[in-house]
Amino acid sequence: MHAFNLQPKTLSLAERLADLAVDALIDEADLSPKPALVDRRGNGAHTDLHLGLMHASALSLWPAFKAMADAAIEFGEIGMPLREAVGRIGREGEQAMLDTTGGVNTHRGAIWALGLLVTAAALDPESTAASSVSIRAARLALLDDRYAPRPLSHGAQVAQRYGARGAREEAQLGFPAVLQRALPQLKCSRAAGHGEQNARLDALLAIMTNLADTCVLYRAGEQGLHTMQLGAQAVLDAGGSASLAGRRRLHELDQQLIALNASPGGAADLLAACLFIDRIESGDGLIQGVF
Ligand SMILES: CC(C)(COP(=O)(O)OP(=O)(O)OC[C@H]1O[C@@H](n2cnc3c(N)ncnc32)[C@H](O[C@H]2O[C@H](COP(=O)(O)OP(=O)(O)OP(=O)(O)O)[C@@H](O)[C@H]2O)[C@@H]1O)[C@@H](O)C(=O)NCCC(=O)NCCS
Ligand SMILES: Nc1ncnc2[nH]cnc12
Repeated sequence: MHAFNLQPKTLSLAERLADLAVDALIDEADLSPKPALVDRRGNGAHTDLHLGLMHASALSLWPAFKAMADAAIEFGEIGMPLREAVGRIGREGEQAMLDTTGGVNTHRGAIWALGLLVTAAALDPESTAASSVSIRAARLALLDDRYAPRPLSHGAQVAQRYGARGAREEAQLGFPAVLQRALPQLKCSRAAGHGEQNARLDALLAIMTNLADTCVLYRAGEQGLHTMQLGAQAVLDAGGSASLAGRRRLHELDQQLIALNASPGGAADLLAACLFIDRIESGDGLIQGVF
């Protein structure tokens, strides 16, 4: 008699994609030291978040990601039926997140970005190039879900005040912060032998150099956004997070953003999107699905 069943388990495509999405969220949360964000060191600029909550939130989203992938397989094409199904599942995912965190918004932007990308990957699992997946995700994001409530979210308030269109626009443009900044930086830092954790930190910084992060704008206005963008560029210019000079700049940026209460939560979500795309692009078990 065996205590454990050691037979490899065959996962469905939807289960595999949900695993990859949750892994990307957990890897993002664990990555340290991230400026002003929750990580292994502490809570950054947040009083209501901690690493355990980020992990619990990520795990609570697995059923939603799987359901989005299943919907993509069922509908089989980009159109209103799929967009509305994914919108409904996304809202249910948000509710599962809030139930898990006691009402704290841990991953709203990530549900949006990763939800669209999971759906896009499931629509055509043999076409996993970053550019192909992001174009399919953008086409979905461009469809208007008539059932979506229009709350006066932080993002909507920031759009009124500063004209920044935040997470919605980033997806509708095909995730330029990921494709044009994070993924190239991730690959460049890896190729330079900087180590995986430093390469991921550099990818996050590359996003922060340019993103109109509505989380930062809401909490710290344009001063916070400029501090984030210029500070992230300064770290990369100093040699990135693998270099001593870059680490010093990163520490300064962390202190400055915390002093301003500016948390780059949108950039963190897009790093998770980058890690997800990086994995599916490398073929990481998407088609075969046996583990
Ligand atoms: C289209 C939606 C994303 C809604 O967008 P909107 O801008 O109206 O809503 P927000 O509630 O503000 O959420 C947007 C979140 O996206 C992240 N983000 C910010 N800027 C960008 C950007 N430029 N590009 C990409 N992503 C961005 C960010 O998420 C992170 O920050 C969260 C914390 O933010 P906040 O609630 O403001 O929290 P605090 O400042 O800490 O609040 P207090 O504690 O002080 O009160 C954190 O969760 C990170 O994830 C923005 O928050 C979309 O959500 C939507 O329409 N959903 C409906 C369902 C649907 O259709 N789904 C379809 C497919 S899944
Ligand atoms: N690590 C993190 N810290 C704070 N907010 C976040 N939103 C997504 N990831 C986050």
